[in-house]
Amino acid sequence: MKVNQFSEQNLDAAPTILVLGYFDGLHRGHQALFDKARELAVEKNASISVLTFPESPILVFKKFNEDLLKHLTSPNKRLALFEENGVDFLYLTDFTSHFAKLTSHDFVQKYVKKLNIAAIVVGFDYQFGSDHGDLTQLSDYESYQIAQVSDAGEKISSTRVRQAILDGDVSLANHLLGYDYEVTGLVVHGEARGRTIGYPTANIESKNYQYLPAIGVYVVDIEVLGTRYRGMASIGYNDTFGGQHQTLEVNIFDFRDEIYGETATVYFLKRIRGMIKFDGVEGLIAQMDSDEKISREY
Ligand SMILES: Cc1cc2nc3c(=O)[nH]c(=O)nc-3n(C[C@H](O)[C@H](O)[C@H](O)COP(=O)(O)O)c2cc1C
Ligand SMILES: Nc1ncnc2c1ncn2[C@@H]1O[C@H](COP(=O)(O)OP(=O)(O)O)[C@@H](O)[C@H]1O
Repeated sequence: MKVNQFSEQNLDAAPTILVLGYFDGLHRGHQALFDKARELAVEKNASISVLTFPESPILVFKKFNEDLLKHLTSPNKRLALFEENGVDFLYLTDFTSHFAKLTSHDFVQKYVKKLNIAAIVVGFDYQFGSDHGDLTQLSDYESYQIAQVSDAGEKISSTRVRQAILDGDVSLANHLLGYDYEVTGLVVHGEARGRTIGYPTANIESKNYQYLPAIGVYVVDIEVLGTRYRGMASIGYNDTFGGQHQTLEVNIFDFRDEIYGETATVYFLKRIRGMIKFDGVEGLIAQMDSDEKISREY
């Protein structure tokens, strides 16, 4: 997959299927668009292109808060998902006030027409430009609007996935995504207490503006130094020890190494329980023994 800013000198000249949208998380609803794009690409012997934005268009419309910078994926995972879904050319353009003011006609002239379009694929709720044009704006092109994908009678959406994660229901999030929700970060120093209670934990700090699941304990896999291990994670304030900062920490099974400064990816598989404030360290250790058993058996 080639990744480029959308500008005339960067555009591939061969026939292409253009897929339009923001695609936070590339969940199963989004994947349906790419299923159609791949089918068309074979039929028409065309490549697949996506025109999308690095950040959420909502940033341009709403008063700022940090959550508006958050994504369901790290930037690398986002690229990997586009690639897995068959995208050959990813074109990025910043969603700005100027971009938001383009009419559907302007958008077609300045973007769509610059590509050698074999067909266009959009989602059921896609709207073009400031005049909210619909697919009829693309009547010069063969275009497809993909119906919404539902699960348990409800639309699959990035908002629904986000809510499942914030509720700690990572099983539901994974089911809607079609892959395991993951958070990538650096292994940093904590209080160096873990090793003294027999459960060293790699403290993971994400730099990627990702959503963390609700406070609690989870069965996870963790990828570090090129290998994927089973483990158990805690997200919370280490209440038993009066912690002041929220941390994401993983005890990695059958592992013994110093990994500070390494980049690690945590895959959330299942929620085990909420955080408990124990009266002493013995209670915490007994609870972690039980968490370990559950996590190994999962
Ligand atoms: C699987 C797991 C479950 C945990 N559960 C709790 C808990 O219920 N209550 C709590 O106060 N801390 C809990 N912790 C966090 C520990 O207090 C923390 O890992 C320990 O204090 C080590 O901290 P450190 O990495 O800063 O040295 C848990 C950690 C793990 C890995
Ligand atoms: N099985 C393991 N799981 C997690 N970290 C481990 C493991 N074995 C060794 N380590 C190392 O020990 C560190 C965690 O030890 P800990 O005493 O909890 O210190 P800290 O508070 O700095 O996280 C990890 O960052 C990692 O470098």
